[in-house]
This record gives sequence, structure tokens and C-alpha cells, in this order.
Amino acid sequence: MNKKVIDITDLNFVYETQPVLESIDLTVYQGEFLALMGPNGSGKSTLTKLILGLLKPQSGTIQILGESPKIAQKKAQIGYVSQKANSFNRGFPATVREVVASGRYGMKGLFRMMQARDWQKVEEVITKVGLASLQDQNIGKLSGGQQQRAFIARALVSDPQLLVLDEPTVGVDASSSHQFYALLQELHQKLGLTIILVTHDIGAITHYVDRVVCLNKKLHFHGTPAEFDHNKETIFTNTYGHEVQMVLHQHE
Ligand SMILES: Nc1ncnc2c1ncn2[C@@H]1O[C@H](COP(=O)(O)OP(=O)(O)OP(=O)(O)O)[C@@H](O)[C@H]1O
Repeated sequence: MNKKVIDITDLNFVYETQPVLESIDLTVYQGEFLALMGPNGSGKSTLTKLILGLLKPQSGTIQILGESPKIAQKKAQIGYVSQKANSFNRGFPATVREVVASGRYGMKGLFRMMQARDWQKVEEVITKVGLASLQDQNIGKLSGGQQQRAFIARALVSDPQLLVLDEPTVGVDASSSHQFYALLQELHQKLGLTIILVTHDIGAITHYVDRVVCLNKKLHFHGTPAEFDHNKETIFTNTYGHEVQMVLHQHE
């Protein structure tokens, strides 16, 4: 039986008085590549923050590799790429190699304590995401898609078991998005990395992931892309409501 990377049981979360997540049960096994979908305000980022240990649920439990999210974070078991990676300051005075190395600070404490094997690791992940020829380039000079690869490398440099990405393709064109998904799929297949991708890109993403979760306060669906395709209409109605379902039909 595969190891449980995320184990969430009967989780409820409320901001002040507004319930945002209700009775969430979700298990993610090692090596799964999961898309977390849902309309605006459905609680995706909140669930992500709970997984990262940035928020605490009012009730229910959440475990990452059998421990609390905070402990998992401390042990650098979770790599995170935020939405903000897309609005990165283009004038930031650092090379790709330096930005990626900064992902190792959490483990090392200070930059100057980086040793030969740390730099080796930095080079290894830069090569893995296909940026070897650009490692001495200023990060601000890279395209949006290349910057995203650099941020993935930064998240991977501490050897996490779980990679969480919050809508990383917002503002990126369709062809770059596909390349990005293909890279994630490759990392998932080659490294056996467990990946959670928060996305609005319902059409494209089901070709790459092996699990789909639809959230709108409650968990409305959790299954394979094939099961998702099979029950699309009901899932859309439950998760997005009737009006969105009609719009989606028109687009099809
Ligand atoms: N810090 C906060 N304080 C109070 N309410 C919040 C806070 N953050 C989010 N919310 C509310 O919680 C609900 C869920 O927000 P969340 O950001 O988790 O949704 P989301 O699915 O990630 O949305 P989007 O797709 O638009 O990014 C929304 O109604 C939002 O207004």
C-alpha cells in the first residue's frame, strides 16, 4: 500500500464567521499528481494554506507524512510555488542559480554556509527543469515560463516529498502552460514526486494529472480524469452551479 502524503479528516475552516471549508476528507498517496479545481472563492487557497501549515483548522485533522503540517514544513518536506511567482520583480538583482539556491536557505540557515554538495544540488535541479544554459542569467531577463521553471527548481532544491503549486499558469499563454504541465508530469513520473496543482485550467490539466479534486466549500469530486470526464455534467453542476455549466457547454 502506498504511503499517505496528505491525510485530511473531517476538516472545517472558518474565517471569522464565514465557513470556507466543510467536512473535508482527502487522502493523497505518494506519487500522485493531483489537480485541485473549483470556482473563485471556493476555498482552494485556504486548503493550500492549511496543507502548508499557515492556517489551523477549527476542527478535524490534517497530517503530512504522518506529522503536523508545521513539522513537515520544518523538515523541508513541502515545496511551494505561489501565484506570486508570476508577478516577480523583473529588476531583481539575482541570477537563476542564486534564486534557486535561496530555496536551500531554509535547510542551511545562511547562504554562506552553502557547501559544495549544496551547489551540486542547485545545479542538478536547474538541469532537471531545463535551465542549465541560463543559470548565470539574471532572473528578471527570463520569460514568464522560464521564471516559473526557476521557481520550481527553487522549490525542489530542498528535496521535498510534496510539491504544491498555486495557480502557476495565470497570465501565461496556452503553449507555455502546456510545456509547464508537461514538465510537472515529467517530474512526477521520473522522481515519483507527489504534486498538488491548484488550477482553473479545467480543459488542459486533465491530460496531465492522475487525480482530480473539485472543491466548493465541500469536496464535490475526487477521482481519476476518466471518472471526471464520465461525470462532468453532474460535477460541474455541483461544483460550479448551473450557469457556469451552460457557459462551458457553449464553449464546447
Ligand atoms: N484572510 C481572509 N479573511 C477572511 N476571508 C478570507 C480570507 N482569505 C480568503 N477569504 C475568503 O474565503 C473564501 C475562500 O477563499 P480562497 O482564497 O480560499 O478561495 P480560492 O478558491 O483560492 O479563490 P480564487 O480561485 O479566487 O483564488 C472567499 O470567500 C474569500 O473571500
